[in-house]
Amino acid sequence: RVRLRLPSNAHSFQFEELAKYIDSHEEEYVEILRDWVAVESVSTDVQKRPDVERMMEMTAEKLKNMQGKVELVDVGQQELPDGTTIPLPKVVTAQFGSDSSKRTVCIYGHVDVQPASKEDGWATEPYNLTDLNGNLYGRGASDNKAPVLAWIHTVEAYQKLGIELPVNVKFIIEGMEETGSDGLEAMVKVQKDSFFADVDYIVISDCGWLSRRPALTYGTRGNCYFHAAVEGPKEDLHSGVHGGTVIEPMTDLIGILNTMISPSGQILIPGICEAVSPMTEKERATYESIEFDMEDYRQNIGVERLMHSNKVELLAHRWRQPTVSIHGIEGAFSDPGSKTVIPARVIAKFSIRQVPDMDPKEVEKQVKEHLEAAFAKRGTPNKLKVTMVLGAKPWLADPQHLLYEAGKAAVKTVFNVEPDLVREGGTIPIARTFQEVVDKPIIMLPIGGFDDGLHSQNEKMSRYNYIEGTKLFAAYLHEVSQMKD
Ligand SMILES: C[C@H](N)C(=O)N[C@@H](Cc1c[nH]cn1)C(=O)O
Ligand SMILES: [Zn+2]
Ligand SMILES: [Zn+2]
Repeated sequence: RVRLRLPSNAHSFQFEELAKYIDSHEEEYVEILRDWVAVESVSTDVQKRPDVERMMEMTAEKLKNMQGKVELVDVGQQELPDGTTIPLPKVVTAQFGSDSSKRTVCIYGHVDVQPASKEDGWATEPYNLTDLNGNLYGRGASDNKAPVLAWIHTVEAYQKLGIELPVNVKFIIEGMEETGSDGLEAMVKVQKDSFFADVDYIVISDCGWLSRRPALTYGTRGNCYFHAAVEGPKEDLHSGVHGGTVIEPMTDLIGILNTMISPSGQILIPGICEAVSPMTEKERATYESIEFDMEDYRQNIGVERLMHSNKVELLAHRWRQPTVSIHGIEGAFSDPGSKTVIPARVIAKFSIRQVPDMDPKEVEKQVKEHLEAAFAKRGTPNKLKVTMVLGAKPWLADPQHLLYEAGKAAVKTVFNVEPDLVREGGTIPIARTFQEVVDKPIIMLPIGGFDDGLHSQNEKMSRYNYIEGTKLFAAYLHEVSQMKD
């Protein structure tokens, strides 16, 4: 692989030295990623909360060792389904430089992860970073530990080389992103006129490229996450002894879930699709111009056929259409082998990705009304309770903003190509809050590969993306300092 392509103005911002420094510290960067991946900082599992806390402390420690002005901010309590509360993981903030003649860039990231276990089908131990053929496999490697480290290493490289940071850099790193950033929205509101007062731009690197070409991201989908509980008999029943005497909660639940979406992926809940903003001709033209190999994508995710055979339709459905996903059923028998039980209480977990102009409050109402009506039609004596546990809005930026021009220049410097301008199908719950509360321009500058397997088995970060991504960030800080607005 070609590591170092010097930009025309390399010497004006000492890119060469920074790139060399980053290259020569690759093994050190891999080792710290190994230490971070080893922490099972699963935010969706309250049993793992001590690990998330430890992860926040390790993050703060790393930033303190670099002489940052670091705080571990208490963001309150989390209410659990049984009504009890536990402390939310602290949020780490840090500041490097406070020169009022410079711009201030705030980097957001998260160090919590999705659950993972070898039994899910991982080829390696998920919390033991495994270095194979240039890829670093481990839960959280790409989402979002390596990108957070890449930003930290960027600041460190400037410091160690004695090169003045071209902008002031702030960090805001959380440990609850994967459950919807609990506590962070309130903290951002509280710190709007303190921590965020001098922030000019927000940069988020918590997504991936669309293909092998680097990308800049200008939109994310939001997410409304639901629990639908159906309750019947007081305890689980023997299906031979009692089958035929009771209306089973699981049958009711599957029945109503099946009314939400057609086999071809069309959402059947009235009002949802009607709210979606129509695609403009300009958008269509942008999607048409994106280089995207559908066959490569199909093979990578291992399906026989994609939902659409047309590139524009496929990208549009992934980025700017809502989708329903059913994630699991609590209380259902899911172990290997066969068990002949009628579960007494089952809770479906499903989510609906949000796009402009959907409104989570409306979606909550539409989903509840639809499921309750479908349930009523069944004439069942069982009880249904639908709860929306997260309502994260989508985020959309103006890709014409100078931040994106700076991104293009930095990508050109490091990779010598033009980046794709893309949207992200996933959700970064705090992005919209930053937009509305902090009210400063945001860019998403991903370094993850298109095939990193986020939330999946065998998640990885390639050494190439980790190291070149660090150089990209180093170049980006310079480009932001040079923007003429
Ligand atoms: C894109 C980001 N790296 C991510 O994975 N975000 C999660 C956040 C979320 C949404 N609902 C609950 N958590 C995601 O998109 O699933
Ligand atoms: Zn993430
Ligand atoms: Zn994630």
